[in-house]
Amino acid sequence: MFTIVNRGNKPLGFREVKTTPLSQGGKAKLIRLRPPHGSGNLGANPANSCPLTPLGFLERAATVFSDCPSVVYHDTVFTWFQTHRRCLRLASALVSLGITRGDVVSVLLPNVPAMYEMQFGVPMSGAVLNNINTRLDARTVAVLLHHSGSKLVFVDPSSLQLIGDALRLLPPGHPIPHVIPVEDPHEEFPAAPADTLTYERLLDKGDPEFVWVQPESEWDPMVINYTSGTTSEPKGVVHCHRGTFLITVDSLIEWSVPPRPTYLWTLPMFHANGWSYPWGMAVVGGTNVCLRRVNAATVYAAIASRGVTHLCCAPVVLNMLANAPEGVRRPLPGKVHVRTAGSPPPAAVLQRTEAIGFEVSHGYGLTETAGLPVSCTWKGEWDSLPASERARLKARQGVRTPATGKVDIMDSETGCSVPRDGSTMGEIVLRGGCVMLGYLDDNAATKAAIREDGWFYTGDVGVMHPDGYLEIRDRSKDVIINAGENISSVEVESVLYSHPAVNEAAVVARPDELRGETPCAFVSVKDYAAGTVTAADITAWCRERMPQYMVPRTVVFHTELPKTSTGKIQKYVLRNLAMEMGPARKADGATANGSRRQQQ
Ligand SMILES: Nc1ncnc2c1ncn2[C@@H]1O[C@H](COP(=O)(O)OP(=O)(O)OP(=O)(O)O)[C@@H](O)[C@H]1O
Repeated sequence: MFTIVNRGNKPLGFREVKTTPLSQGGKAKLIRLRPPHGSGNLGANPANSCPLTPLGFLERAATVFSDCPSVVYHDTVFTWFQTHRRCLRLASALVSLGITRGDVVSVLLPNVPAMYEMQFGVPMSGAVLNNINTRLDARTVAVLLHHSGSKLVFVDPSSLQLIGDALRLLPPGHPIPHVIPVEDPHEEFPAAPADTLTYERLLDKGDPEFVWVQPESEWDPMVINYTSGTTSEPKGVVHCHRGTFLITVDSLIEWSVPPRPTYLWTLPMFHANGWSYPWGMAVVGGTNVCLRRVNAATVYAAIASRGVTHLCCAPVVLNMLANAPEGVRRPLPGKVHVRTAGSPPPAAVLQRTEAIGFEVSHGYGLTETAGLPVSCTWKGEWDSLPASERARLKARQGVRTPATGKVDIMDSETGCSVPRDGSTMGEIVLRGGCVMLGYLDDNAATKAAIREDGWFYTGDVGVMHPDGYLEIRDRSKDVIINAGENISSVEVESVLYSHPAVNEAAVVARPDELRGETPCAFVSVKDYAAGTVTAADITAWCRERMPQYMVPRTVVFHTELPKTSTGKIQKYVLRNLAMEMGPARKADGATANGSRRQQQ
């Protein structure tokens, strides 16, 4: 005998199917009769399928948080009511300039109020927003403008020279984008000529009641962000409204952001749209404290004067805050929540920062994931552990965030998950709504990253711990292979960072004719220790804390390590330096020497 669930009461559009008799442990099932988009049946309908987009958060913020501060910068203070209207003005003015759905509009701005407004106003015109890193050189800016086919560029006065040079480098025949300078009354920039269309003059022409251009589909492109170029030429990562909506809501939940936080913009908004927090702050009615220049003094001063409760930054900024000299460092006015990501935060840096009073939360993501779909979600039971153990656990990248589909570590040979043993390395893969649509005009790269097996391949190498938390060991290009043994540069760097005199450290492969590659450490030391720490001190420190084969054979001191415009140490530059040094040892056992390096 067969039993049917929901007899006579089954939902429309479903039919019953009989499986094995219940008496034999079988179950009846309901399966959908029609595809989800069939009209008149269960599934998507006009009421439940309006496109997901984070742009609608602004309208709600203007209602809920109307008179609350939205954006502050020096003595400029906007409310959510005003920010909403300024963004609508911007969107309508762009449309009247001829910008249409799908056009790319670029932005070359630091974290000033206009930059915040761009994150809403540009896509509200139907355009695709392209934030450009202000620290790029003219050649790269020209490449990005050309590749994205940008129609219009908003530019900070400090980048006018840069944009001028970039426009001259565009290939012949490329239509020159319209350049609109953005005023900053708080800086001493020369005023724009009276006949130049500037940002504020453009807003004056805009309509604050404009009905913004809604996406036709939630899959419509909304932003194009170029990767930092840490490992290769920048690629144009395209995200849609749906993906940015999901990661925005997810990132608020994962960080437990309360209503009305005071959020300091230390993370550049041009870096992966500030990990989605520009849109997130509209959800919670936060106060966006803008900061043109980020250094220890400006950050500590802003925290104290504005009562900052939240900020995001790369580990390099955490390190800067932790190592700030007395006098620059100021007492925190209250609990300051910091979200860090972008490169591995060494446990020693986490520990130092938390000792000052910051509460650090650690996430992991890529430009390709629009934010941080992996996070070292904290467990209450870890609170009672010693500080060093807490920092060690927190340095792990963690688990998927609530809205991320799945994260795994894949053995590249077998295509299976690596064992949860904390030591078998594999590639970190993930799937979820925040994964990019693809790379603009680069099918080969898109196919290499998003494969037919349904995973996005990150290019990062990691391990899975027995408790289900993953930890990055390296980028695949950074793994050092020493006589067949994989060495994680991140692990060696973590030990180097625990040396009290080390300011920054990066480890790369140096060729070695006997062992293939050996670890080569590039180190900068804190000011007080300059000239007093030797390579022998560094290697002795490592020898006590790691297996012999992982100990750097070469230690090179630099005053400062080269970084990308997003604050990541440029390992490929260091790798090239290590290559130029030649083999650490020749096959005949001879050791190479160099003037600036010290070899053990
Ligand atoms: N919490 C983290 N711990 C370790 N590494 C991280 C973390 N968060 C991000 N990363 C690193 O940053 C990478 C993503 O960086 P991003 O997308 O900004 O551009 P990029 O990778 O630096 O540039 P390119 O792809 O051109 O080399 C990740 O693949 C990972 O290697």
